[in-house]
Amino acid sequence: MDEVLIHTKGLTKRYGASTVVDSLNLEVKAGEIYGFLGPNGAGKTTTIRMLTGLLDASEGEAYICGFHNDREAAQAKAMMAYVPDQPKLYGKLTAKEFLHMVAALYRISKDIYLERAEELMAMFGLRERADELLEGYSHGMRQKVVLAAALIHQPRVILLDEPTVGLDPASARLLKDVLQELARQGAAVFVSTHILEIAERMCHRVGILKEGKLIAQGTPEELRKKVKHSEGSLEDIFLELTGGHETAELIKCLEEENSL
Ligand SMILES: Nc1ncnc2c1ncn2[C@@H]1O[C@H](COP(=O)(O)OP(=O)(O)OP(=O)(O)O)[C@@H](O)[C@H]1O
Repeated sequence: MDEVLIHTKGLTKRYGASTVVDSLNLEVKAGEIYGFLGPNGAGKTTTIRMLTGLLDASEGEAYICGFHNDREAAQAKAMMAYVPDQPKLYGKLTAKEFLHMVAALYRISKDIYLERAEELMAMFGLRERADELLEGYSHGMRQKVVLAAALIHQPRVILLDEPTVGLDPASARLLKDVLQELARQGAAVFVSTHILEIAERMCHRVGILKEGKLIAQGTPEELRKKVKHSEGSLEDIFLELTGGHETAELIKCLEEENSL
């Protein structure tokens, strides 16, 4: 599965005089879970929003499954799913209604989406409360609804912005399993996080972003080796990105059997 599904060339975003994403060259292949790791303000959200086409790049290009994300926006969008860090849901819809609405937006025929929605709700443990209004859902349950909705059109590229924030360990584990299964089926998964251990446990390959620049890239193991032999910025950034006590339980859960 060597097909490159996410490709950026010199992708750059400037706000006035400040460059918040700087000449990013990325390639993520089918079957790969790519961790986009960086401290707060490194430019992760900005990059993901440029990939989705929600934010215009100042310079450079991005391709999703070979489609230019701006010039061929409709084709690129049909191939991808985006899970933002602050998902917005319609509180007056039930989970089931929300999934059906998203499926209709992607023009999926009713018999297909009814079956897929059922499958996804079962997978994310949403079935029992599928007919309740979303305004009564907890943050973690909302995240699951957004994830289910993101997968309803069977995207080949999945972009997730800090998806483990607010999830309990069991839900984070479920997320990891789902992402692994999607990758196994040939999707490219791009997941941002500011916690090193989450990237290590979830991802096949990790890129480290600092002040808008990709400063290192490789498998978690390769990066650890690089840190040992590096002085300065990579080591500092590793220390900065290490999760504290509050994430320890979640990280432990991600480590259990089937780990990468
Ligand atoms: N609309 C904007 N105008 C000016 N600066 C912005 C704007 N949006 C983002 N920035 C700046 O761009 C930089 C990168 O922000 P971004 O949200 O992409 O970082 P991040 O890595 O996702 O951080 P976090 O982990 O905190 O979500 C930050 O310094 C931010 O203040």
